[in-house]
Amino acid sequence: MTAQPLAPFPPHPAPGVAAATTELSKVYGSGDTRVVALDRVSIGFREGEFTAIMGPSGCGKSTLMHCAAGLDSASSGSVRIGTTELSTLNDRQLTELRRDRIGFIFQAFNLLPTLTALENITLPMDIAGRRPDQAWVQRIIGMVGLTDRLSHRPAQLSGGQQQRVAVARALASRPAIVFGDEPTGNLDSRAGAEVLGFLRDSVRELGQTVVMVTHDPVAAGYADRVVFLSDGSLVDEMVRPTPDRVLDRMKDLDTTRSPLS
Ligand SMILES: Nc1ncnc2c1ncn2[C@@H]1O[C@H](COP(=O)(O)OP(=O)(O)OP(=O)(O)O)[C@@H](O)[C@H]1O
Repeated sequence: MTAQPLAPFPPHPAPGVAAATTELSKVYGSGDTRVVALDRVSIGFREGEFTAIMGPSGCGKSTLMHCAAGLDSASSGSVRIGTTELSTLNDRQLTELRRDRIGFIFQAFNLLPTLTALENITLPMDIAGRRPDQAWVQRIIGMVGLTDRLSHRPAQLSGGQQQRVAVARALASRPAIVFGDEPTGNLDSRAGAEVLGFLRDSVRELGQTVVMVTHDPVAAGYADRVVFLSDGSLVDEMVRPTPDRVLDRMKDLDTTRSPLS
């Protein structure tokens, strides 16, 4: 077992850390319906690293991603993107931060059906009134193999190609961090492997920071590091994961969970 104890994350911005949570808790509901989805989670996502978040169903993976990406608010504790503390931002500033500094890839590709692949890729920058860096955008498009599909609309593309458009869209504005929520959940294994390969290339070749929630040990095997959640707490991490080792660790987590949780 190569899992290592988790180092406590420093309370102040650390160099080389793209995003971090400190003592992040998230509670939904109250009284009988109260659910502690996250319980004092402190974690840093280093720049240029590909991290997978895993754990049994309901353990808080999506909640962690949504809070870390500013899509949901913390009940207590803090979240930073770079040196920006999200709780200091008003709604407009938070929207701008998500648009300008974070890339998102969801299980459903979330492309606009009336726009071409190229228009979908540059849409966030168009909305922001930013001129795309053409050389960079072309490099991303070449990396994900979409050069001859740019004028196609989503309905004219396969699922794998649509997710490649979503990957290019997430990377095109050079965000500080890309968050993926089950990005291969709707793809067959070959298309999924391609998308995961592109995400890994974006980390290796472009220095991108990627954080991905997944149920799939094979997908997690593409990451540099896997962090494991159980019942809202961070319980372990694994560096240089392999699918077999991740699967073994997940079996442990599934069997050690309380039947009531
Ligand atoms: N909006 C909400 N209101 C109430 N409870 C919620 C809400 N969102 C999530 N929860 C609860 O918080 C806990 C964590 O949910 P979350 O979706 O983060 O888990 P997950 O690990 O991503 O699950 P899965 O792998 O099944 O997608 C669960 O018990 C869930 O029921």
